[in-house]
Amino acid sequence: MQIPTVNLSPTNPHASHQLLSAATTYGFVFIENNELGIPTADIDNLFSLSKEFFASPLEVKQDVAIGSNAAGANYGWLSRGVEKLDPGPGGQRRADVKEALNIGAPISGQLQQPLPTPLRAHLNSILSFQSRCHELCLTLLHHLAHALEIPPSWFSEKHDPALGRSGTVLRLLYYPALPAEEVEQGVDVRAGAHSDFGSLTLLFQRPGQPGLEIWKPTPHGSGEGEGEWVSVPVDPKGSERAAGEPLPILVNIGDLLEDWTGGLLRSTRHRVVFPTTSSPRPGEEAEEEGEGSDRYSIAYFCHPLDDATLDPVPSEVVREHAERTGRKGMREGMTARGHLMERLGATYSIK
Ligand SMILES: O=C(O)CCC(=O)C(=O)O
Ligand SMILES: [Fe+2]
Repeated sequence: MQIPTVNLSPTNPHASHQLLSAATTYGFVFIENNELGIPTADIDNLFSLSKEFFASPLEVKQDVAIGSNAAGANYGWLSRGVEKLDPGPGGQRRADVKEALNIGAPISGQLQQPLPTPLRAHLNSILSFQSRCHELCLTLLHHLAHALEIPPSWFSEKHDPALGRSGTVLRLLYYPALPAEEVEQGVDVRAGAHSDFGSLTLLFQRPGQPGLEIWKPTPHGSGEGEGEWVSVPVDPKGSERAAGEPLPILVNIGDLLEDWTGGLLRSTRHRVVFPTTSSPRPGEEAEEEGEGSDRYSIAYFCHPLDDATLDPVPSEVVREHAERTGRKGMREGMTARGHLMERLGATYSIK
């Protein structure tokens, strides 16, 4: 199984259909990081800020600790042990082995939360990163609408950050290396199996820091099937990538877009596991500074505006799919915020 890579540049006339096909088949797709994407220097810069933040003394992190999820606040630092992404019966026994910093979308150019000390001087880089990620998500939503034969701005206009609040979050993630004897294989996971809640997620990974796995999707209409976990490479091109050529950005469909399209687009379950060995594979460089097998990643979870109503998608493709599968559409009047609140409650241990 290979997750496809799509080039969104206008020179590719098939981009929209390739994207829709990947979204309906896998729910995951790599996007070439070209002029429509995010400059590599900006990605590298945010990863170094992330590293600096997670290496900060506890007080620095506690200063911006996530408050209360009950209040709907999803912003700030999550210490290790707070989140369990797969809490249900048969799910995780122990919490995710990770830390995270959630940065909400700005409103009228202002972040709605204090930044931790090491990031404060970099507000403009963070705002610019968020805005570039959002632009890319809007481009992806345009392509999906085009392929579904509905007005191109049908999804994107419900994601216009100028029009109000949304659940959109930029998340810096840190999965610390643990001594082998502290990791119980099959029990401890870096991030438990889950699907993302929103419309689209962009994921930035680092060379040499793998660990993401997806639950192999079975073809639409074929029933549940056996299924298995398959690992997702950081770089699908591997050693064929030319020096200096940017890594692609991994995009996945979230629950909201799956539900909105009556299950046509897939929100595929995924998880992050510990590497079984921390030694580099042949041809792979050893980690710098002996940091073992730490993993850093950055996710941009894109959501519609809180008040956006998730009206039936006026697409024949969606309608036919729903008819074939008998899957019910969204409850009438359901808003993006209502959809998110239904999903958020279960995954945090703090209420
Ligand atoms: O860190 C990763 O690679 C994935 C994280 C993830 O799936 C999530 O936070 O939703
Ligand atoms: Fe995820």
